[in-house]
Amino acid sequence: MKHQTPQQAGPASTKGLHIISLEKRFGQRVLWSQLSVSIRPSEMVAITGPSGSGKSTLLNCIGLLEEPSAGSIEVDGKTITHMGAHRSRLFRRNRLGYLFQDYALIDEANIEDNLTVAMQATQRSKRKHLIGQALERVGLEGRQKEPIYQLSGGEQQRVALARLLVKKPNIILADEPTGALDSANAQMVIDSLRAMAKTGGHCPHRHPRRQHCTSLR
Ligand SMILES: Nc1ncnc2c1ncn2[C@@H]1O[C@H](COP(=O)(O)OP(=O)(O)OP(=O)(O)O)[C@@H](O)[C@H]1O
Repeated sequence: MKHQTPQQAGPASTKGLHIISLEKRFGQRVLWSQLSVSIRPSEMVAITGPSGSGKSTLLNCIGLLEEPSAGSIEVDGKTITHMGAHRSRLFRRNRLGYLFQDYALIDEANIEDNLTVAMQATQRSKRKHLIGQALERVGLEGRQKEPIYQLSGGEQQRVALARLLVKKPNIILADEPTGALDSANAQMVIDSLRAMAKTGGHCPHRHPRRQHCTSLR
């Protein structure tokens, strides 16, 4: 396994997301080991590698959806690995945003309700306006009341992007975020991720049009 660090892994006390000597095993199989990467605020980093090399698993470890076998991950100087269920849940809710292949939307609920779920920290009186703005940004203006199950795959992906726009998480994890989209919409997603990274946050994701690259194998 080889990897490049966008910025060489520095002292873990600095701002940003620091992956330090991370290892993941499934039984005897070592997926990757001694993986160290530092992502500074506003950076957007692409993780590349062959099928099965562990890209999604790495994103899951950063997203606290699974535990690494060794090593640690720090955000702004604080260790987030092995935090326990309650603190992991708070971290996921308050700091992380996901853009994953299955969109993770509530099928039976409408677009507005799906976005509202991500806005617990936003004043109620501001929610409708922010939702309108986000839907305009992703080309779904005026469609607040449509249920998710009626939308195409690409439209659902854009709702997932709008959910990030209203949540404004510190860290966005994107797993093949443009897989279901045509080239114009794929560009819109990448531009939006870039803009979000620029205005605050770190963004490790899987996409070939990258600013920086971390390669697994
Ligand atoms: N819970 C698990 N138990 C055992 N093996 C697993 C588990 N989760 C993932 N793996 C294995 O780890 C390897 C890496 O999977 P992962 O999905 O991270 O790869 P990937 O690089 O994202 O692949 P792709 O590009 O094909 O999506 C795969 O061989 C997969 O079968």
